[in-house]
Amino acid sequence: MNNTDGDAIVVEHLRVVRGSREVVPDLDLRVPRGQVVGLLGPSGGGKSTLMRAVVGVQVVAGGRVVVLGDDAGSPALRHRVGYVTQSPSVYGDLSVRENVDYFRAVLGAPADAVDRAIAAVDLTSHATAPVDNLSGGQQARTSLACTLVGDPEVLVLDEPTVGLDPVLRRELWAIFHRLADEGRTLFVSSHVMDEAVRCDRLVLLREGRVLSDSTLPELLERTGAPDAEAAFLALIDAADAVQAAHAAGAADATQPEDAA
Ligand SMILES: Nc1ncnc2c1ncn2[C@@H]1O[C@H](COP(=O)(O)OP(=O)(O)OP(=O)(O)O)[C@@H](O)[C@H]1O
Repeated sequence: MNNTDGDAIVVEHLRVVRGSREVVPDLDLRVPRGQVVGLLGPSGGGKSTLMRAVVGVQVVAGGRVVVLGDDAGSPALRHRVGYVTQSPSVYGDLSVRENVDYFRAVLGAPADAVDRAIAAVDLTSHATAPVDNLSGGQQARTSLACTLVGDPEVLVLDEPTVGLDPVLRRELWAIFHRLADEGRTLFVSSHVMDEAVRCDRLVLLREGRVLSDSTLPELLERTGAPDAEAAFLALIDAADAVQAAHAAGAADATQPEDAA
């Protein structure tokens, strides 16, 4: 597989089985460098599974995931890819600075990276506060700072705005774009469809399949829908109609044999 310069993440024929279910049957995707790419879709659609595959912590049954030219999860990517899981993985009894410094030590980053990471998420004025005393949005930003301290080129953020009010969500998306302006690639999942307007590109995922991968204006033009949610529903209806037509065709094709 050739990983072109323009793509930070290349997924080809990814297949994932979790438990006894095939949750990603055969997925292809490219995430361009330096953009904020949203991964949107309903709960259980496979967003976290795909993100886990991108950071190399998901057992895959087939296909390949290449990040910055290396296979996902390879040691060469350890410092180049940052991953923030759904639940903030920070220590509540430690301050913001202590948390970020802990991750700095784990990642082997230089000492001055701590204040830079805290400033990048606008938490300088709260640096000495224990994380337990912070709001949900500030805790989410602390989690992000703990990842940023390693200066990753690719950030994989699993539902970073879940549970946050619209103002805090807007603030976080502004930070994401600032990070992308520095040349980083952000792959951000959400099941809040109105966050589509905040993404440079959006990937709509349902039942482990990519229903759409485009900019929002392209998506709206293609579907004729007024917003991302309506577009998504239109794509689901179209996919269901195709599936029903295939099922009906298959039933017709087997009719003579069944009758025999
Ligand atoms: N540990 C697990 N064992 C077995 N199946 C799992 C496991 N975790 C998730 N799944 C299944 O894999 C599928 C995809 O789940 P995934 O968590 O990737 O979806 P998601 O789009 O991230 O959902 P959400 O928005 O609710 O986080 C679902 O059908 C889910 O039930």
